[in-house]
Amino acid sequence: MIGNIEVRGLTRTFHTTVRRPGFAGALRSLVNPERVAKHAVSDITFDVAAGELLALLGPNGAGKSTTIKMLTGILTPTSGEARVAGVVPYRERERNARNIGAVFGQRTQLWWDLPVRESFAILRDIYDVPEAEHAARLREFDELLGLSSFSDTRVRHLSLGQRVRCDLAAALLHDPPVVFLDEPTIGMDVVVKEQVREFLRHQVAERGRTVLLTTHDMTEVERLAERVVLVNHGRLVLDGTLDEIRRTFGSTWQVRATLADPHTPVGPLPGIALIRRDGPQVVFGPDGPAAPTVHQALKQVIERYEVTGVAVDEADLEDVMRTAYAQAEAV
Ligand SMILES: Nc1ncnc2c1ncn2[C@@H]1O[C@H](COP(=O)(O)OP(=O)(O)OP(=O)(O)O)[C@@H](O)[C@H]1O
Repeated sequence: MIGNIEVRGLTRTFHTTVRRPGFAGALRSLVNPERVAKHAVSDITFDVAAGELLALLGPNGAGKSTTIKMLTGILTPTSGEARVAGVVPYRERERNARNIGAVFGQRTQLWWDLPVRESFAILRDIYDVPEAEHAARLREFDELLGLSSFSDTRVRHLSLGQRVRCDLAAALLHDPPVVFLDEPTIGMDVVVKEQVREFLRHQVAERGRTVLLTTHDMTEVERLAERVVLVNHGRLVLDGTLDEIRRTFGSTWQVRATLADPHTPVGPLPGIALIRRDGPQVVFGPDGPAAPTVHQALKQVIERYEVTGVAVDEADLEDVMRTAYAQAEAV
């Protein structure tokens, strides 16, 4: 089965009633409720290839969770269409459930009063996973996530980091090709975060799973994603690789090099400006919209000049994203 995700013009509008202020207002609202439309997701189109990890990013309230809820079949779109591993999720919820795993960092999908091990056994029965397969997969997850030290603990007594690791294992026990992760590492300490990221990398690289991830943690994006889709106010603002996004919105890198011979003549390179020179110390920066990424620039400088040292400064991803949002607001 091919675990790709196709999203075409996906739209979800919520209608809510607003309460007018004061007692008279409340009475009026009761008799004649005022309905307002909230366009949580508006005409979003993107693809995730099988075996790709895509980060779906955006500020609070941008529409990320609403998008994931439509792709997991929890919500039906107002218009537009989506397919996950070939299935329309909100039309065939059960078929979709077999193809996907989902983790919502803020709440558990496990049975609160049961020990973890029993929750896993229930899931094995629900998804009809053969006993030997189930045991082998649990061993693999235990190795990567260290579950055995708390697998006899009731879910309600797990720490946040332990609980999310169990949720991740539970979501993948039936071996789904597609995984949705809504802020999976929120509130975790750095050690557990890194363990979860390593686990996700393994699931994508070794198991070929397709992952759609939402997070506010840019370190996580840099460590895990090659491509990101950015949404703001329900609309898709940007779809590209991290390199493309840096090039478009983060044109503030510098390459600082120390020349082996301080008398070497130095000039600009394609898309790269010479910003400053002080004896053997030279500083390059991006020149115009066709400037290369900092990594490509570094390569060009090293190939062109004999240097004894180099250092790079680049805009951190938080700044890059902030610029991207700000430019989207201005349109
Ligand atoms: N059931 C609902 N009824 C009315 N409005 C809703 C409902 N669910 C979401 N919204 C609104 O839709 C918008 C998008 O919400 P959503 O939860 O998808 O954002 P998000 O990008 O996941 O945000 P966050 O990063 O804070 O989790 C918000 O303005 C939210 O208030």
